[in-house]
Amino acid sequence: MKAPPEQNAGDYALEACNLGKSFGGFDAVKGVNLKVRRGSVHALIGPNGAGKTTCFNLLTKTLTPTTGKVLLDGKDITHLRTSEVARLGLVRSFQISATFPHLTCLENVRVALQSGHGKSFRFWSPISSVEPLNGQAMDLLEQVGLAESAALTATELSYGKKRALEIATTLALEPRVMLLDEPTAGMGHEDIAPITELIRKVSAGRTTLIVEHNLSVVSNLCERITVLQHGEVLVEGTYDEVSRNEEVITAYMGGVDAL
Ligand SMILES: Nc1ncnc2c1ncn2[C@@H]1O[C@H](COP(=O)(O)OP(=O)(O)OP(=O)(O)O)[C@@H](O)[C@H]1O
Repeated sequence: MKAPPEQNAGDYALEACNLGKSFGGFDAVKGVNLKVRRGSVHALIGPNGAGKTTCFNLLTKTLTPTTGKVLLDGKDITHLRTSEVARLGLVRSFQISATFPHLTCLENVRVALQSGHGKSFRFWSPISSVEPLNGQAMDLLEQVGLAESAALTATELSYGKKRALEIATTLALEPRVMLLDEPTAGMGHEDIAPITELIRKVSAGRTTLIVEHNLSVVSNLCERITVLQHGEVLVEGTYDEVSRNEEVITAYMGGVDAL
C-alpha cells in the first residue's frame, strides 16, 4: 500500500506542542498537541470543563502556558503578546460585548480597521481622517451581509447580525489564521444556518479554528475535529471518525446516540 504523503511544518498554520496550563496546581490543560492544517476549518470540542476555553486562550496568547509552545507558521509565538500575534495574522474573534453598542455598523468596522492600521480609535478624530476607511469598511460589511445595515447601531441588530458584525471586525484585522470562540453560542435556530454559511464563506483562503458546542455546525463546517477531555486530547479525526469513537461517545455525551 502506498504510504500517505509526509506532512511537514509548512502544512500547518497553527500548532500546539505539549501545551499545558495549571491554575493553582490544577491542570486545566495538559500535554495538548494540536496541528491545524493550513486552509482548513478545525474544531475544538469536548464536554463542559474539558479545557476548550483555556486551550483557546493559550493559543490566542490571552493566557501564558505553564508548559509547551505555540507555533504560528512554524514560528514560536509562545512569548509574544496578543497584539504582536495579531500583526502576524493570528486573530481571535471579538466578543459581542467588544463591539461598541451605540456606534453604527460602519463605525464599528472603521474602529477595527483603525486598530489594524496601528492607530487607536479616538472619538474626537476629525471625520476627514477616518472617511478614507469607509470604502474598506463597506466592503467588509458587504462580505458579511450587513451592507444594508451600515447606518444602524449595533444595539439595533438582531443577535445573528451582531455576530456577523463581530466577524466583520475580525476580518478588518486581515487574519490569516482566525480563531472563533463559540460563534453560534446563544443563537436561535433561525440564525445558526446563516452564520454557519458566513463562517464557511469567510474561512475560504484562511485557516480557522473554532470552539463550538453545536455538533451539527461542527459536522457541517469542519474537516478536522479535536476532542478534549479533562484537559487532554482524547482523539482527533474527521467528524465521522470522532463520532464513531467509543471513548468519545462515552466521555463526551454518555450515550451511543448522542453524537
Ligand atoms: N482561571 C481559572 N482558575 C481556576 N480554574 C480554572 C480557571 N479557568 C478554568 N479553570 C478550570 O479549568 C477547567 C477547564 O475549564 P475551561 O473553561 O477551559 O473548559 P471548557 O471546556 O471551555 O468548558 P465549557 O464548555 O464549560 O466552557 C475547568 O475545571 C475550570 O473550572
